[in-house]
Amino acid sequence: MTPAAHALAAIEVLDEIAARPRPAAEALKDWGRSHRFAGSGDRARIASLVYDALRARASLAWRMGDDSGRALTLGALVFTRGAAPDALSVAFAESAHAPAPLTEGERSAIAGASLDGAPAHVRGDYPEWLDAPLARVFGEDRAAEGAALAQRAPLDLRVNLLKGDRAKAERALSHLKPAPTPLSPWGLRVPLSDDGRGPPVQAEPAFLKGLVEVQDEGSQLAALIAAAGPGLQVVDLCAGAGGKTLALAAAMGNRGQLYAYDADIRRLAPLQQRAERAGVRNLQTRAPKGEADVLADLAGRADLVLVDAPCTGTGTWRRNPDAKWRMRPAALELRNAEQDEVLERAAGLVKPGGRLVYVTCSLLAEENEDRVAAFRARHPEFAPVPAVEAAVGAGAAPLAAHATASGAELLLIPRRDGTDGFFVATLRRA
Ligand SMILES: C[S@@+](CC[C@H](N)C(=O)[O-])C[C@H]1O[C@@H](n2cnc3c(N)ncnc32)[C@H](O)[C@@H]1O
Repeated sequence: MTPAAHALAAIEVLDEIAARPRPAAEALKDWGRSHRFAGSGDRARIASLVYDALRARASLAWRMGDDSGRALTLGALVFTRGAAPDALSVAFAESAHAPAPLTEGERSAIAGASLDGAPAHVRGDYPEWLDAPLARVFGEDRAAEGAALAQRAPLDLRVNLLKGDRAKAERALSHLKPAPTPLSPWGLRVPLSDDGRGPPVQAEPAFLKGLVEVQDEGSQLAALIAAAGPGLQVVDLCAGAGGKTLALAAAMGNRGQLYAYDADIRRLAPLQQRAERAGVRNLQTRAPKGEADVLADLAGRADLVLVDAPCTGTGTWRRNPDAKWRMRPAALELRNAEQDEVLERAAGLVKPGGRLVYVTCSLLAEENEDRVAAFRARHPEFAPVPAVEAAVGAGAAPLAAHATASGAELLLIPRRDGTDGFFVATLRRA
């Protein structure tokens, strides 16, 4: 397929999502099924263009004066990728399967495009109803923070210390030109292609042998700050597929006991195989079993309970750009209830003197500081560990610079830190 044919396909997929709202990944899969001639490389290029358009949907629609799939695709090609309108028209005219060349109206929209006077939610590419929650956290910077969340996400790897060090992984992957991540001592960042696609790292021997895992630098730092050390009893209460579980395991050096639990047994399914690949030998997974409390034996015994809470994922919009447009206020309320519930469960597992580390990949205070404050009101036996102390305790003193204004928690912000957005609060039980 030609680049022009990729553009035509992106237009079709974007129009399809607008007509029948659903996750972009599903719409892309359906497109692939009904266009069998498209190879995996073509599908990846189409997906990359669709995601570029979705990340900046509001600002592209504003600049183009139109929110159709065609306008968004042209906008992404011109404003995100730097294509010249003339060159696009030529390429479209030369290809059999291509969008129509640019109209005069489109050319003049592009020539006169400006975000001057656009409201913050358009400049920041987020849903209008989130303007107040984001203003609460970022004030006048909310549009700039939103715009940073509308950039492409990098491809980060975490080096698994159970299998080697960062230098070894860098050598093994030298053909991909990885560079150490700025903040995480475990991280390598792999450059993307010009159109935003990453190399297939999951097919690399270094990945297959467990030397590296794919994990955003922010997620690595959230696990790092939890300071799971050798010999501890650690519970990862919302383990999911185990992204942070594996990082905790590496920090423990296979000494002590790590328990991974998730309310959804299906999410835990990949963990066993991932742990084997990573050489983890001190992990027990506990899945729900009907009414039974499968964590009852751990009550009051854990040195550390990590709560990587279910959240709206506003910090990961760079990776899930369509999720931000599908997010509704009711989802925030539901997540808040789940966060309170899982914190309650965690409280009962922490031993006196032990720590509860609460993490979200959200930037919203409703899911972050508010949940911690509500928890502390219910549980005065838990006291906050200041971010400086938590960072030093984790051997990551420079992270103290990322403390929130109160100094009580850490907040990683894509615009400043280049990571996904993450919030980390550490609480110690008296
Ligand atoms: C942010 S995700 C976890 C991601 C995972 N820790 C990682 O690093 O890859 C949150 C998880 O919490 C789980 N969850 C939701 N409610 C829960 C509850 N009450 N108890 C335990 N897990 C819960 C969800 O199934 C989901 O897998």
